[in-house]
Amino acid sequence: METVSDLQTLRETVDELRQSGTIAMVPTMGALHEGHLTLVREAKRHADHVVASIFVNPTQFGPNEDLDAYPRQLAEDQAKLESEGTALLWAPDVAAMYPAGFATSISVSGVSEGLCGASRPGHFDGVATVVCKLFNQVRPDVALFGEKDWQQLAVIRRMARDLDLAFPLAGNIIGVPTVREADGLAMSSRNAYLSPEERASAARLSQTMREAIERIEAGKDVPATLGWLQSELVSAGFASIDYATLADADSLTPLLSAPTAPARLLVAARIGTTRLIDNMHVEGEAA
Ligand SMILES: Nc1ncnc2c1ncn2[C@@H]1O[C@H](COP(=O)(O)OP(=O)(O)OP(=O)(O)O)[C@@H](O)[C@H]1O
Ligand SMILES: CC(C)(CO)[C@@H](O)C(=O)[O-]
Ligand code: BAL
Repeated sequence: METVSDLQTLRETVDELRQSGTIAMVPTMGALHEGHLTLVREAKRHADHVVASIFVNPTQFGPNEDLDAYPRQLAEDQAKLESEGTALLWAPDVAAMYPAGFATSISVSGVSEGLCGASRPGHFDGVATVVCKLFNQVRPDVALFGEKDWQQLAVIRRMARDLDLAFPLAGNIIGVPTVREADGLAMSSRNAYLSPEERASAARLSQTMREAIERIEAGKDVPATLGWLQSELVSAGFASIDYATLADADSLTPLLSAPTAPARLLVAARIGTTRLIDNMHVEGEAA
């Protein structure tokens, strides 16, 4: 596997790869875990070559967020990608991605506005802009993203449709189900921030979400169930809840009563100083 960090070499190497088949892209911020490697394995099922990227994108972090603390472990990540058969790693530095004078931003309205968009102002502008650049740099046939970041996936799909981003293959932005630890915690690079005590409490996030979904699917009042979920999380040791929302799975419009179409329960909560997110499918009642 080759690692490249300048755009000219990237273009030349991708052009060579393209001569022998299709390309699937897996964008990441590194500190790779089994969730990322599942995206790579899935990518291989959709194209001949996998191009991964590692770029800790400063423009999607707020001023008081964890940009400096975010784990960076390029050598370990390279070994993991290589052992999964990745063809090429694109690992630009900040100056290569945002040369002096960079002045453009993509803002997706609607789906990016609530949930993480409300608690992390500007976050999805940063994500949309860098993902659009990554797509233009690599020009993949398909790209894969994790459902763990459900809202991010919705924002990227909206952007790709609205800007006519060209992908030759059908179903070209592929969502991959969340990979979890044995106790249900969604894998995330940020789990590395958790102390042993926090890690033990963090398991309650997905467990309590499952219990809340059972209640909603059994017909319990939605706002009361979301209130119950929040108080369970606080009792489990979560310091604050950014949101606990039942929403339409596609539009992400909040729902205050039992869904009639597939819905999503989405939660963002802080344990100590670490912000965790998770989301799960909620069955819609036949209307
Ligand atoms: N547990 C997971 N299961 C499936 N996909 C995942 C999982 N965790 C991350 N991904 C996906 O991997 C891609 C890269 O994500 P990223 O590098 O930000 O990792 P992360 O673990 O989500 O980190 P963070 O702690 O910043 O949320 C994204 O498409 C993301 O949705
Ligand atoms: C999609 C992404 C690589 C853009 O920086 C990032 O938000 C991530 O890792 O989920
Ligand atoms: N996995 C989403 C990237 C972020 O939290 O910034």
